[in-house]
Amino acid sequence: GASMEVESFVSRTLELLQEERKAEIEETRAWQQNLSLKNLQQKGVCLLKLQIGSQRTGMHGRLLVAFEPRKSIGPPVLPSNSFGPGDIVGLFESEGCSQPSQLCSGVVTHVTQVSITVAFDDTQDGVSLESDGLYNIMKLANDVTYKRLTRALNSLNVYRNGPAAHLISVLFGYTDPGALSHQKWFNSGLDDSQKEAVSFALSQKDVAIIHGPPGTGKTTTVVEVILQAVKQGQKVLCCAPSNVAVDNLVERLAKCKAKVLRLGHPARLLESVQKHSLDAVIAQSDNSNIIADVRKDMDKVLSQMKKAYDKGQRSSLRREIGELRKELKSREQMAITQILKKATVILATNTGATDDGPLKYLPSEHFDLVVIDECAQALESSCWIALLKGHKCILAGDYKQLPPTIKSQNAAAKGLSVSLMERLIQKYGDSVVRMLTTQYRMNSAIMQWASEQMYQGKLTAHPSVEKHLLRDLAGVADLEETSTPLLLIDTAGCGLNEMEDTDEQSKGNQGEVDIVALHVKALAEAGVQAKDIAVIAPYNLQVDLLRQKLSNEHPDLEIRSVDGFQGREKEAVLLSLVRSNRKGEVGFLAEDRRLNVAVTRARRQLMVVCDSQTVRNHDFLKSLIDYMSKHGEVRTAFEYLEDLVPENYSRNHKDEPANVKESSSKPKVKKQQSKTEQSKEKNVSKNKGERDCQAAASDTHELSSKTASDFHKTKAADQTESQMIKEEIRQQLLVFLGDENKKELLFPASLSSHERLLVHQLSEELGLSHVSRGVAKQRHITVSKQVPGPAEPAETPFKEPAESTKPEIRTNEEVLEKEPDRHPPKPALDFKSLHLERMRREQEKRAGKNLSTTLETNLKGDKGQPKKKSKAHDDFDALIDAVVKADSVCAFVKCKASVLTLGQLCLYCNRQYCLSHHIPEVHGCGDKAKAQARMRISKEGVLYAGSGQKDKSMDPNKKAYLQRKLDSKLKDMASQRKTKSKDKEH
Ligand SMILES: Nc1ncnc2c1ncn2[C@@H]1O[C@H](COP(=O)(O)OP(=O)(O)OP(=O)(O)O)[C@@H](O)[C@H]1O
Ligand SMILES: [Zn+2]
Ligand SMILES: [Zn+2]
Repeated sequence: GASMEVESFVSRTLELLQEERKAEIEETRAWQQNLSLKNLQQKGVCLLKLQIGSQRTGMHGRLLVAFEPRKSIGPPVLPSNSFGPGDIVGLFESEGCSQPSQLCSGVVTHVTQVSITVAFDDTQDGVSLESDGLYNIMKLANDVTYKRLTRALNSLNVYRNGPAAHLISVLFGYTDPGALSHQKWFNSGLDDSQKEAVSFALSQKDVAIIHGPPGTGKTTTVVEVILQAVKQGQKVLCCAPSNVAVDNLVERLAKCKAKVLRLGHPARLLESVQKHSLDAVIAQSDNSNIIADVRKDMDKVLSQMKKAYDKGQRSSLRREIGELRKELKSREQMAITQILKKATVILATNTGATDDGPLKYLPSEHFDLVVIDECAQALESSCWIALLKGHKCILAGDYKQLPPTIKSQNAAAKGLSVSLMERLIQKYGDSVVRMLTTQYRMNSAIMQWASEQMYQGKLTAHPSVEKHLLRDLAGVADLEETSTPLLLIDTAGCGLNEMEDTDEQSKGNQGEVDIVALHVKALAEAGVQAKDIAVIAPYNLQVDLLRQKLSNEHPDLEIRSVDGFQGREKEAVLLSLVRSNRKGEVGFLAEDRRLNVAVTRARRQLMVVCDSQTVRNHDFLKSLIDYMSKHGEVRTAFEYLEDLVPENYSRNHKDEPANVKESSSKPKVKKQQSKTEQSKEKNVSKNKGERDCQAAASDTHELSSKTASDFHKTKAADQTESQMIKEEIRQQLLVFLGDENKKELLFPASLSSHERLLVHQLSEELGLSHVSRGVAKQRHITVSKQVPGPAEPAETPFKEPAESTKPEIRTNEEVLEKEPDRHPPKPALDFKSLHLERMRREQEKRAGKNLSTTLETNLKGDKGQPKKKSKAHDDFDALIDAVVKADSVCAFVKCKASVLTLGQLCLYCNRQYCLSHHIPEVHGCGDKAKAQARMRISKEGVLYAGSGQKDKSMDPNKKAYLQRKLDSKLKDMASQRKTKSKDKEH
């Protein structure tokens, strides 16, 4: 019977729920009073200016109306929003008076990217919507859920002899959990931890918990449990907090031939789910024809009513509808009861299992087992709606992922956010839990961080996924971009700040949007399909910015908030952490479980773009950054900035020293090494530096490898060491600047990413051009002064010929280009000239690169490029011709053989050669090939014939990749040319 425990739980929870309810109402009120409709739309709680797509009659005679964005305005996509099935919404006229009144309220039944469907209740007679009107839809405070929760708690409090009596006493600690016994699997492929969980769950007398970390096959396990229970003759009620999770179970159970019935509004329109909805089952039942006829009659009367202007006529039609509805209801009720009794598994959302729904037609002892999936995402009180109907419960979920969203921080802090699953684990510990430990999703490099941080290091990757990479997907080229499971792009010090004028709840960062776009582009060019990529950001604003930038070009790319991705997976996940500010605030990100969810969506690649300086202020984020720095590939955003326009990059780094120290991405572990290990390590890294120096081209000036030392010091010493390194690099650069004979300064590949960052920053400060080249471990920076600083007058040499050939006609372009001459040199801090200078430099680089890979016949290429440079951007057609032509001719000096059909690509210099010249030793790549061969032999212990490079020239994926890359280069160049000439027009 009821007890102190139950009573105190109920009274405390009722209080907290009331507080939560107040917070919700207060928030809604505050928003509606203080925010414009537009702002409300940005918050995702309101949709403006929708038109009606279609209307029809649904279950219980409800009117179903689909609303869509106006077709006339851009792509018909709804703004990012938080509407979902079951939400109660108000409908408002969009135009007219300043205080529009609510037309009526309804329940959302379905939301897609392009439409939202709302069911209007039969009590709202006379809802007649003009098909050409514009409407606003606003979320209303939903007290249905609150009422259901309160009712369940009150029933719990007075519960005496129902089916759940024993269960209540176990779940509140009055009786110990017990065991039953079981045998043969439906799914023989279950792994050991899954089998153990199923046996355990079936053998428990009253309660079992299945803890399923990401990708461990929790649903697979739950399905097996349910099938076994059904085989034992049990009637099962199966719930989950979200419609999507319920639909997932419906699909999986139906595939196994279970007699399932779905209550409520399915979120999926898939036939496989719809046909098990009450709606559809009724339609297949004996009563269906009659019911359909009644509905048809209703639709007819409804449309007559729309045309009727006469008041009397309208009210008689309204009466007629009322009659028809009554008939419909009683016929549907009979059908429902029959159907419910026949089903062996009934599925609904937690709150959908309410007594005021169809379940009221069933006897109280009907269910034997209640299963709650995604239990850790549910309010405990919502679980009790279903739990009160069964003898035994099985709870599945992962309490290390996101808990239910709660608005009242106070209520959350006092325990409202503690799920039943968490509470029971605290109470009973391992005795009621089995954890699934084999995961079938992530490359082990992606998994390991989460495993250590969240799951006591217990997860193992199944061999089928352990090493899988993007490049293993069909049609994907084998490239650096597709061969790394972890990629960190650090924007620290690059000036890619978050937007400053936004509120706490929504943050954006344009720089990160641009970097994500570049990575999406790189993956797309490598052959990764957009549908296999997810872009995740923690803020709605950033989600919208990302969609603006990417959705047109990649309609299949999914871009969502973290919360929207729970329970999902993608081959590649690109995570933009957004926050970048001087204060080091991380805000919303600081929920460990949110980050765990985001990271564990990724199967083959996790790319994170963030400002490590800012996000490191949070321990958990820091652990991810450290882990990725240690086990993944790290790049600084500077390596992407060549392709970006740094709008807010500042050369003023007055407050820098402290910041720069923070951006060090050396893993912390190293700092704890013993003295002897430290000195050993130092020697190793020194040797490594020397090796790299030797490998680097010998005709350029080289930096001593001293800067490539490690920081093994305490924090304070760390900072001064970082300072010293910075000074050292600055000195090197200054010496180089002063030496007229040196054109390029080469930094060795042994630099850490932090040191590379410093080189980029300082070069930028000193007005030097800085480019990183090479891949993976070979990545190194070349600094050059080929381009004069912005303060110097524009070069004349390449402009003169243009003027002399057309002396009379002066184009806008020329006038513009002359501008700098007339003005006194601008100070180096001028953003506009910095920007223009960058644009110009980038174009020259492109032009130079293409020329050097094609026209330049200087044996070793790239170094002769400066002289040719910017003539090219005056004549793009010639350049494109050159690219196309040169690409079809052998790149060897003086050889004119065509390589269109029989060409071979050299992987060291990336050029096409005819069959006589394709061997690296012949055309000058011999050293690189040998070095590579040595590396491969020592790494793989395999000896390859010839120069040690497996012949990859026939890999069709790679060929396709190169073709796409060339296409997109040409497209880029063409479109740049277009925007350029457009710019010049005004
Ligand atoms: N025993 C198994 N053998 C092979 N593959 C499995 C096994 N169990 C699960 N999987 C695979 O792992 C993936 C996830 O399984 P499932 O859908 O059951 O988990 P989920 O509950 O949806 O996800 P999560 O475990 O992240 O909550 C599926 O692709 C499934 O085929
Ligand atoms: Zn070569
Ligand atoms: Zn040749």
